[in-house]
Amino acid sequence: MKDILGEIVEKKKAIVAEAKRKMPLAEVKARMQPGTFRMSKVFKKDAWNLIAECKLQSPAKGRLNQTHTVEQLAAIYAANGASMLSVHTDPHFLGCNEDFCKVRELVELPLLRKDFVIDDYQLYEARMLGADAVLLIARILSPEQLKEYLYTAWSLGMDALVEVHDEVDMAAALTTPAEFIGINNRNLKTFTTSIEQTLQLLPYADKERVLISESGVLCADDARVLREAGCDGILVGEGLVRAGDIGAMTNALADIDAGNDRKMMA
Ligand SMILES: O=C(O)c1ccccc1NCC(=O)[C@H](O)[C@H](O)COP(=O)(O)O
Repeated sequence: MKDILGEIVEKKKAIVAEAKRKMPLAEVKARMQPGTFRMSKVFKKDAWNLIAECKLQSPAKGRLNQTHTVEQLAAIYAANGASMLSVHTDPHFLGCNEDFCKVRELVELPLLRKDFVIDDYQLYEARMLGADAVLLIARILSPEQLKEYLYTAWSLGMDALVEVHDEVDMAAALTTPAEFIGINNRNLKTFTTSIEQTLQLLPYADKERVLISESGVLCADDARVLREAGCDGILVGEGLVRAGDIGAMTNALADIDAGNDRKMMA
């Protein structure tokens, strides 16, 4: 079985080395403004939150969307109720820093810089690009790095979404004071997704944290199941970028609680 994550991390080391060569950390820091924790301001525990992802390509499935640019996707998500956007900057997803900056110019919503953080340089770089939050993947970091990078992100005024894939990752995440925990539904061996993964891991989670289910959420029914199980939000890429009507799908995934409100009012 191909170790896609391992390959991505290996290439990332070279990408970070090249980025450091082109722009040393001191220069990145000089170009950076402190962030204002915009993710924490928007995301509230027990409310429903949609992080809509600008994802043109998946390493597992290839090209997902040929009809929209990252900016077009961002504009549709922002106009249709997403709480926050996730923008890939890794080339395996056809992401790049330039696209991230274009989206930053375009929308007011908090932005997650979606990348594979393996070096604290990337945290400063994320803030320089205007990110409000970074992804910290427990599987590719030691427990010490996870804590250190979380505190560094906070020191820069950014939030961090700590991503877990199994009980071991969850235990590591819970040794940190992470406010946001993302449970990824992607099996890292087969790269298939199932929201069952979130349902199985939720009992191991700390219910005081903001819990976000990531990957493989394909329709409003999936989102409703996750909401009823106790999730506070979802992160969705493929389910949105492959939808026939991306705006309508964004609305449907963002508005999961509306049905309950209507039921309560009836
Ligand atoms: O998406 C992939 O194929 C993938 C392969 C290897 C490592 C990570 C991968 N995805 C990263 C992501 O975080 C997803 O883009 C995100 O959770 C959204 O998933 P989905 O809604 O299933 O597109």
